[in-house]
Amino acid sequence: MAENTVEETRRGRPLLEVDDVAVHFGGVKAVDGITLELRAGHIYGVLGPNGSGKSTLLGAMTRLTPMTRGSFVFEGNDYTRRPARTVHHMGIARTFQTVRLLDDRSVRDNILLGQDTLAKAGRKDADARVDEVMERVGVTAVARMRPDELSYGMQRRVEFARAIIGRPRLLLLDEPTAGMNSSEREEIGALMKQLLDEGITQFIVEHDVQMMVDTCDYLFAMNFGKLIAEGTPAAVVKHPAVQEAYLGKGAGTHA
Ligand SMILES: Nc1ncnc2c1ncn2[C@@H]1O[C@H](COP(=O)(O)OP(=O)(O)OP(=O)(O)O)[C@@H](O)[C@H]1O
Repeated sequence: MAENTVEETRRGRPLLEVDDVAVHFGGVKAVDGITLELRAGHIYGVLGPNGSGKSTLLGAMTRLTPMTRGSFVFEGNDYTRRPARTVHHMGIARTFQTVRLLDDRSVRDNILLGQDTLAKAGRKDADARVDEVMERVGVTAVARMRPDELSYGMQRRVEFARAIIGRPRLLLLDEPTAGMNSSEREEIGALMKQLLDEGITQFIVEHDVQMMVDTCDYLFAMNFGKLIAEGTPAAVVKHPAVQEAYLGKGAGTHA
């Protein structure tokens, strides 16, 4: 992706405002006062070493993980106290760190599970929508197969389809390329850019620094539950605090 300036990234309508969010587990300050803003029309990434709080932040954003303090505002609506299931209905979808698909159902049926918001639209509309989404993510040919018959890369695609069938404006991705080879990773990066072109802003937690630099146009870096840097990918990976915390001395691009 062409390198955006910070000013370019700050254009666009505010989508998600995260204000002073903290998640403490007893004495463990997994997330400890994160304030950030996501604007529509970008792919954002979060870097950070193991245990820095990335997944916990994602869990709090979807309201699955209870917060200690702070607030979330999505498209102008404060959803800090809303239950997790209503977050999905607001237009925020997510994928999980490990693939969560039902192996006793077909690919098509798994994707349909993500479209509860379309339930009232009726079966005919749902059928048309699932066909459209399967085509878009490239799983039409395996629609009748079960997830456990597919490669890991294809299972990830099915997860993407399930997440976007309800037409989210924000998609949260927890390590979408974990366990993939480099060509599968490139495919997922290309798919993310395609979804961006279709109006889905994305927020991705990922260990593969090179993939983040290639795919994201704005990065945040975390350590010990706090933000330590943010800005263009090039600036963030070079930031001394990030080098110190995440890349380590002489580390490569895949931490
Ligand atoms: N449910 C929980 N109960 C207690 N501690 C937790 C819980 N979930 C996470 N933690 C702790 O919170 C800290 C942040 O964990 P988190 O999984 O958010 O980090 P992460 O940056 O996503 O790590 P990774 O890159 O390894 O997935 C860690 O110290 C972790 O052990």
